[in-house]
Amino acid sequence: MTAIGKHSNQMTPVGGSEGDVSREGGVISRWAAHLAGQRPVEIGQTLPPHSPDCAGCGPDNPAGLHLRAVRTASGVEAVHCFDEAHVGAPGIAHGGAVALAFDDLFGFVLYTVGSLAVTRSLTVEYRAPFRLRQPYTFCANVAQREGRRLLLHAEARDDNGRKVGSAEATFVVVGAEHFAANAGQGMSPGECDLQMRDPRGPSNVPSSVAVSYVHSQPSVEVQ
Ligand SMILES: CCCCCCCCCCCC(=O)SCCNC(=O)CCNC(=O)[C@H](O)C(C)(C)COP(=O)(O)OP(=O)(O)OC[C@H]1O[C@@H](n2cnc3c(N)ncnc32)[C@H](O)[C@@H]1OP(=O)(O)O
Repeated sequence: MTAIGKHSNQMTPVGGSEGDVSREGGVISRWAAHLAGQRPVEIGQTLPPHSPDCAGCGPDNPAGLHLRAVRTASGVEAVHCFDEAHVGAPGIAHGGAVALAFDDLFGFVLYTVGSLAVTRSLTVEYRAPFRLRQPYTFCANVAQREGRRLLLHAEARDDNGRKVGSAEATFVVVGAEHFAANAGQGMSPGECDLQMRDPRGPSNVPSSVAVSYVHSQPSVEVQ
């Protein structure tokens, strides 16, 4: 297999064996090692999850997708079957779960970039339903880099090679301190009781919801 050199175009640092992760502090230090170029990644290598509890790829998250991504010559790839845990309309994967798959795959592209970054915007095009228990091949790569902005592209195809979905994202490069600053800052389980705080009651259903990634804790605007 070909090692991706530290100085090759868009193919810098990274690597680590699958499952080589610990909790928050370990995750951050592992990424720091990637950025220092101490762990080259090879084409064909299964990439380690972002964290054990990551909703996209963490093996310890019971509600997660459990994506497994592999380094390819042009970026990263993951073959995934959605199941009942992520159903929307009967028999079809929830659009949010599909967006999660794309966003997480973009997170894996960072292994080929050599920089930490976070999602600033994400656009998903749903060309056909993602059926449950059907394998879909997701591919993602860096389309362009402009300063701190990474413009990322991805698509998903079914077993017949038909394009079922595609996504574009802007990720913004951040330092490891971005993650260190937010680690452990959330509420503990049981502390956040939304039912107690929501005065609108169950009948007040919002007509649309826009998600903005402008601050470290995404804000949600109900319209
Ligand atoms: C250790 C664990 C590892 C973990 C490894 C990573 C795991 C990835 C997991 C999957 C991905 C995720 O879920 S990430 C989680 C979801 N995302 C987030 O929580 C991000 C929340 N947002 C933020 O924290 C912030 O908005 C940042 C960091 C993204 C940016 O804030 P900032 O640093 O103040 O930067 P800002 O000036 O606003 O923008 C930076 C540059 O980007 C440009 N820019 C901003 N928005 C856009 C846009 N939509 N399209 C084009 N360009 C844009 C600006 O013009 C500017 O360009 P110029 O003037 O520089 O030219």
